[in-house]
Amino acid sequence: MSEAASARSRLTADRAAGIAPLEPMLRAWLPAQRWFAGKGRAISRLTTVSAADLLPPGSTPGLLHVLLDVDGDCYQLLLGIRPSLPPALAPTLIGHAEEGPYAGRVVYEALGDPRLAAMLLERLRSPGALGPLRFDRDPATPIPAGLTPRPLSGEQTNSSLIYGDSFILKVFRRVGPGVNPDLELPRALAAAGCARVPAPVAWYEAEPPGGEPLTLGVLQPYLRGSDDGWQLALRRLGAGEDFTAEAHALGRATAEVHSALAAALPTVALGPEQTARLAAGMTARLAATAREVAALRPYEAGLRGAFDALAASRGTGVAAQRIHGDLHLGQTLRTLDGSWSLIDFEGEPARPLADRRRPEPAVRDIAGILRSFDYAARSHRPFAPAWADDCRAAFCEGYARTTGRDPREDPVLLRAYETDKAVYEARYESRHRPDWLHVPMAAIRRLSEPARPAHRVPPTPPAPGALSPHPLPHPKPPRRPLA
Ligand SMILES: Nc1ncnc2c1ncn2[C@@H]1O[C@H](COP(=O)(O)OP(=O)(O)O)[C@@H](O)[C@H]1O
Ligand SMILES: O=P(O)(O)O[C@H]1O[C@H](CO)[C@@H](O[C@H]2O[C@H](CO)[C@@H](O)[C@H](O)[C@H]2O)[C@H](O)[C@H]1O
Repeated sequence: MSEAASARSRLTADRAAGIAPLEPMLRAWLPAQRWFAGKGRAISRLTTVSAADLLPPGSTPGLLHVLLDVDGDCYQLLLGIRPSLPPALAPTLIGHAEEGPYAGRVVYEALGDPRLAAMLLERLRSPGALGPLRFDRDPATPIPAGLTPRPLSGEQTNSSLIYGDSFILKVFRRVGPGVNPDLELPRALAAAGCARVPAPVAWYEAEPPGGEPLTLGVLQPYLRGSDDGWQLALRRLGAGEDFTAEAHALGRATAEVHSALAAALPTVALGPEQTARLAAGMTARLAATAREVAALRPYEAGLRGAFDALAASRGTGVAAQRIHGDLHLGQTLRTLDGSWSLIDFEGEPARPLADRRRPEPAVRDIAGILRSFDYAARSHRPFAPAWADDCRAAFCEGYARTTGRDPREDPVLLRAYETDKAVYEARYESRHRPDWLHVPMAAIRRLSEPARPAHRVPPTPPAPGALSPHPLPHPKPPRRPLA
């Protein structure tokens, strides 16, 4: 680190102490933020973990990087500091400091200030350490100076900024020790030559002395003009148009990503005991969700059937690998050339990072997309069940075309994962969007009924040069009725 950078860096106990007078205003501001996981509960403990100036002392505005411990969860904040706030920045206000080193100044959300957002990109362009933070980048990808930032609008788990329609920076909000899969997996895929995922070009982390780094932000190419798969599906539905060609192509793209992940990162064969443990985990999640979401309780016993069937079905085990972990149509982008890309490999935001980094059956992602077609069809008036069924079939056929293996050939596994996903969604909707709870509840009702026999899926011949997502010997399960 240069002397100047060293002088600027201020991750020290006294800097963190300087933040202490701001803690009451942060305590009041946090619960209103979409990305704050502790909504609905009073904050009982809030302490500053670290604080660092990202700009030289005395800069106006100032840019402060802060990690906060809020009831055991660590959050990343970027605070702007100014003597007063121009009217255009009024919506970014957090509060007025009355004591401490920032007394008399306004504290605000820095990502909403184009000047400070531009400074953050500058930092990412210059790799190196700054206090507790470490900035890194892929030397092969140029990042031009002076790109104009704009915040991404809309409901999100994290906060994203688009720079000059060329790059998008995701600033993770709830962070934990260990590399975030949203950095780890796209880097592994890029190294393996898989072009289905935008490759990280720069990133920054916190490096606690002697501890594992925490991933704080990732910059990647912005796929300009691309269509979000969820919005695209809704538009097609609204116009009464078919979506099966896209669903088929998305099945192929998902299979390609799974195959590349299986080839690049460790895979494991889950034996019968581990599969039973997997089913037990799903059962426990169901029980916990039923305690929280009253509407789920009448269906709990019926839903458990899917997990019991999974635990009982495995003489031979299940192949597991690194996967996306929270795949749904909103995590897919159809680019201008008509091909599909997958984004947001963070996994389910509420799960501990170590769990999200564990290999799992690829069918978990498949179930996520299949649920998404149901979501889309149920957002439409009138409900369009045939549209969803056709898309679900086309997606599975596309997947099979690439891998030679149709996910519907393993109905017990698929049903268990669909059920687990619907349970997750019931909790997600009851916490974040209660008006949407009826969508997963419709699936919950269906999945709580005993599995019905359905048509046998004809085996799909793989396309020439097909990839396998399962490099492990993947035993054929006994034939069972479809979920
Ligand atoms: N590389 C990209 N190119 C274009 N748009 C993107 C890209 N990455 C993300 N987006 C857009 O940003 C939105 C939020 O990104 P996402 O990774 O899902 O963030 P979060 O973790 O906050 O949910 C996506 O729904 C998509 O519309
Ligand atoms: O995008 P995130 O990683 O924040 O994912 C969370 O939010 C999603 C909603 O934005 C939620 O997805 C659910 O709603 C979608 C429609 O809005 C639907 O397409 C998905 O199938 C459904 O699961 C996701 O579950 C949650 O983790």
